Amino acid sequence: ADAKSGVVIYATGGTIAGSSASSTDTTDYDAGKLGIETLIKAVPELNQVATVTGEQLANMPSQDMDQKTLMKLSKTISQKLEDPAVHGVVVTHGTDTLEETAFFLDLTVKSEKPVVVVGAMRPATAVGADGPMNLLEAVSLAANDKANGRGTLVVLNDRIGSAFYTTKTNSTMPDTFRAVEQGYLGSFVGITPRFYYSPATPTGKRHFDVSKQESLPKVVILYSYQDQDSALIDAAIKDGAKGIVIAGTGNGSIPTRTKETVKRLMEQGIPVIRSTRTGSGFVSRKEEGIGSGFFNPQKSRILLSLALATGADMATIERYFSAAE
Ligand SMILES: NC(=O)C[C@H](N)C(=O)O
Repeated sequence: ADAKSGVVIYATGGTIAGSSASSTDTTDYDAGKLGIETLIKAVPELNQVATVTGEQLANMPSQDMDQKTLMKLSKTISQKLEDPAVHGVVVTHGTDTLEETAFFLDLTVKSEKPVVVVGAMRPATAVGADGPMNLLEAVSLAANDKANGRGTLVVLNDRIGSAFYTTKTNSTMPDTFRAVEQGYLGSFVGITPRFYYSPATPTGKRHFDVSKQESLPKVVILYSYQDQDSALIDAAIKDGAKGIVIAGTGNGSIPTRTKETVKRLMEQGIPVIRSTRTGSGFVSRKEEGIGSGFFNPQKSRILLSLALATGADMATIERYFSAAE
């Protein structure tokens, strides 16, 4: 890393900015309390790896992240990366929905420069807080040429993941971010990123231009289980949903009694994506609706919303989810 490389940190809150009166509190603290200046001041080593500036874009626990803030973040980053003095950007974010924001940025920011999304599992006030090291590693990564051309990256727990595949797999532990099948792209040795492979693009990854977009169509996620019926699917449509994602059982299966409804919605031009509640794997099953491919329910929602926003028809949406080139 070159200490002269410009890295801009956009802070949005989360546990990395979390604080509690007790140093042993790692579960009931307030996320999104500390400002970006406090986070930067806590890690003077940042100046050894980059020329860092910070901007407070939001300050919230990530369960409150919304499409308005996402759009603002994406547009701000796209613009900022055009500045030749900026080598890369870092986004500090709560971990609960970090994968959604990271995936959104991966699909909407078109740049070879690194975009690194980082969080923490322990608040800044905790014994063994992971935030300061995670932030230092994220900035070191954003300042490094080897991070170029890899899309949006996720950093936590000394590891580098691809935003396209990485998901939160554990509710409380620091080693929660994984791509169960696809693995990591690299890790940190000290604070230096070490990649396992040269840059690659995930199969089927597409860019969505949201620069002229004001908002995104509403897509809801419904969880499948024994005894599920169509009541909430119908309610979602009544409530204004333009698309539905079902967190299906296994390989995207849904109860037989819901299939007529799914078929009707598809015929009306309302896409229904069948994903899986299992946490990993491909949904291939050919039945009513569209199989989500490798996308989990929350990533499917982001992808479907972007597809609808950019006017994709049903066949195009099917292609987006098929993971085809
Ligand atoms: N570890 C965390 O960041 C969790 C927190 N609830 C958040 O997502 O903002």
